[in-house]
Amino acid sequence: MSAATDFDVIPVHVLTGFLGSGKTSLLSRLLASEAFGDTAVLVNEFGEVGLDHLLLGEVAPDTLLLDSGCVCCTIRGELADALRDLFSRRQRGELPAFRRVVLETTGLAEPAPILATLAADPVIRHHFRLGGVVTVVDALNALETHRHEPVWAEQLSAADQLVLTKTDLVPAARAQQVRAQLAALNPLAPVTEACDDVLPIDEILPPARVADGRLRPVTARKAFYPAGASKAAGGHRSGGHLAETASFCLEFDRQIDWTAFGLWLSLLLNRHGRNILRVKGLLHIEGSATPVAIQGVQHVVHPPTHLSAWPDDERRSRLVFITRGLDARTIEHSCAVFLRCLPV
Ligand SMILES: Nc1nc2c(ncn2[C@@H]2O[C@H](COP(=O)(O)OP(=O)(O)OP(=O)(O)O)[C@@H](O)[C@H]2O)c(=O)[nH]1
Repeated sequence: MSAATDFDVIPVHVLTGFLGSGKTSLLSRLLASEAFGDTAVLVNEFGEVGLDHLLLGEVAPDTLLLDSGCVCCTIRGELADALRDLFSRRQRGELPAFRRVVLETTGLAEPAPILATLAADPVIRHHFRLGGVVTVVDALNALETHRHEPVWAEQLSAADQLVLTKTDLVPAARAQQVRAQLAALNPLAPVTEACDDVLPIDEILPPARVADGRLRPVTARKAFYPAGASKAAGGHRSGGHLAETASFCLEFDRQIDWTAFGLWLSLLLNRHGRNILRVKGLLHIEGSATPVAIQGVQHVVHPPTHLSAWPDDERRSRLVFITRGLDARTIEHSCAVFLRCLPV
């Protein structure tokens, strides 16, 4: 039996969740487990320069980065092309005979158009099916994000499975409040906790869900929308889904003073956290041979991670921002002044 016919149709699992909620962290843990071998990974980042595929490199060296843009709107065609291409390369033996695909969406993506893309293309429909939608929810930012980002409710309502992250960063009462909110918004989706030492992989991707061999129709999904958060509020159809959202990358040739940088980033997020939806980067720190990965989500700076090696040939620091209503020049100028390492 050829590799292609060993199993009829390949499940595509859509991993979504708002910016910085913990999708890549969850995916790294899943991919590191033996049960998750044979997985092809597609990553879509809303950013001028993608970093997730570099950060995932150790566990998934073949990760394919979809072009910059949002997979639910601007690059839907590219998703279809990428899946068709994956399948043909697998058929030709250029890729291992993967048994599932995980698509990590941008944190700004609406799931419904992605599911529609999977359902609409006849070639994709023939070879792939929807394995399920896993939505990652950040306990630290959930309540605030719900208030300000209509796409959050869309991601939540599309979920077959919810994964709650960052419960280690909030008081138990707050985590309980978020769980109650999730139960109200999507009572059908079970919730698992990412902070548990052992990740319940079978709950996140239950085998039963991938057993029927057919693409489940998108229309069969029941959506739950909280009062006042209609689908139209997402703005996608009116073209406003990414309105005022910008992404840019600051790059530095010279090495960075860690103390000055840390202070600058904390002050910046403190002052503009509402408008800085996400910041992440790889930094070449003075006196360090390997890079430091930094992560900021709205007002919060997460602890930096010292990587064991540079993930590519570049040795420059790269800092990717996703902002709303805040232009690149303001941030670039403030950084230049603070670090005294860019022309002012
Ligand atoms: N304390 C804590 N930190 C977490 C948890 N999950 C994720 N993080 C941190 O949150 C930050 C963002 O995590 P990512 O996995 O990059 O989030 P993401 O959803 O992939 O981000 P985007 O792709 O930019 O939308 C990182 O610094 C993670 O280490 C968690 O459960 N607890």
